[in-house]
Amino acid sequence: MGSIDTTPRAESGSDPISTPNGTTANGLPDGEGSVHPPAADATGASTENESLRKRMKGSGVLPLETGTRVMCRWRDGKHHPVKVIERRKLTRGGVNDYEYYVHYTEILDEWVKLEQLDLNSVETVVDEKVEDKGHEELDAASLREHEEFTKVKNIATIELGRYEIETCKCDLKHPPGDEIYRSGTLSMFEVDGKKNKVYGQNLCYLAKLFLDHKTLYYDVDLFLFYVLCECDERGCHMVGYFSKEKHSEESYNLACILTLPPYQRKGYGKFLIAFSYELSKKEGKVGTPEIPLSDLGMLSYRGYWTRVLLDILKKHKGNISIKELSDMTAIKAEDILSTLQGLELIQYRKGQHVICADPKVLDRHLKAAGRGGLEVDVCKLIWTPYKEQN
Ligand SMILES: CC(=O)SCCNC(=O)CCNC(=O)[C@H](O)C(C)(C)COP(=O)(O)OP(=O)(O)OC[C@H]1O[C@@H](n2cnc3c(N)ncnc32)[C@H](O)[C@@H]1OP(=O)(O)O
Repeated sequence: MGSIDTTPRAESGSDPISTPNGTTANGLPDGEGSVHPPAADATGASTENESLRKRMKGSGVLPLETGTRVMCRWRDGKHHPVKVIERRKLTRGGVNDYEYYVHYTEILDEWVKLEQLDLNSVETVVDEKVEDKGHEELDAASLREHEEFTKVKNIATIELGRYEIETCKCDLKHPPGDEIYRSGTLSMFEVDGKKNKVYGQNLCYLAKLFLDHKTLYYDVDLFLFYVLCECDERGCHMVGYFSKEKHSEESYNLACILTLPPYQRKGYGKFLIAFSYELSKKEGKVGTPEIPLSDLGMLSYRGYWTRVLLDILKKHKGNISIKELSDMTAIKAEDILSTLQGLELIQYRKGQHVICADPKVLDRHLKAAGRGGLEVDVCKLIWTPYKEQN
């Protein structure tokens, strides 16, 4: 695959304007605030800007107006053409000390310090024109209003454990709910979608990014979210979650499950599934995951059902019915039947299903089903089923 050139290109209209009388648009004589920005490195530009700032204060150029076009030093150390979208005053600054929210052509918009801006390149012609052709259907007033609300990205990054992801940020130390399980560095929080609507919706959006076949629910009031976290001195960092309807007609005990990609294949999916069945046991109900399952979801569930059922069959002496297995595990009878049928452990004799559990065959299947992963220590689960809270 060829490499992609992501270096932003200068727009034709972004060169500094030179006026006929030999001064640049920033009011400095041509040559002093020269037409083309000096190819200064990061440090050089900063020192130069500092002295320029001092010289230009009197000329009224600072603070820069919104709409001003100027060259801005990005984190690659290069200068790129930007337009000032917004400015905000520095709390401890002087009268003209602002930082600026700038719009790049090919990079994400961001707040920048004055030192990053090359004041030699300032165009003071403030662009009031409506430029966005995609919004032609909007009238100028509503477009201005739309731009006003959407122009500044208020959240720059989100931090999940060791990962920092641009565009959003969460400063909560833990999910906004009750910690219902803690074992070592792992904690599980129960978040009520009704009490924490935005948080619940954001979890759904996050899961949707990794799931094609699920419908996105906006009405999160009806759901509880079980958020699994790895905890350290800096807080509890989500590794995955599952959602669950507060009341399910279809006896679903899990609506949607997600392990965040950096944490997948570490056993958290198995843990979340096991946890959902422990909740069902506490409720005294059988449960099943909402269908359809994704391929990875099906793999994880098949593995869980196989291990749980075959472990019981291995230890159990005498006959056991599917109903008994269901009562012991909270796994719905249909799922037990399909799992055992898939493993060819069910025979139909004299009008009824019979489980044929040869120990050697069970061992072979158990081996193939893989590791059990992280165990849910039920003694550490402190939880009251939802209905009992009303
Ligand atoms: C009801 C529903 O919500 S269905 C939708 C399920 N969710 C999704 O598909 C969202 C995207 N996927 C995910 O979030 C995850 O892959 C999950 C939740 C399905 C599984 O989470 P994980 O934390 O990776 O599961 P875990 O580490 O416990 O592994 C479960 C088992 O599934 C299988 N598995 C999981 N991922 C893979 C993979 N990429 N390739 C092959 N097998 C896999 C393996 O058998 C694995 O066990 P093993 O590691 O011992 O071999």
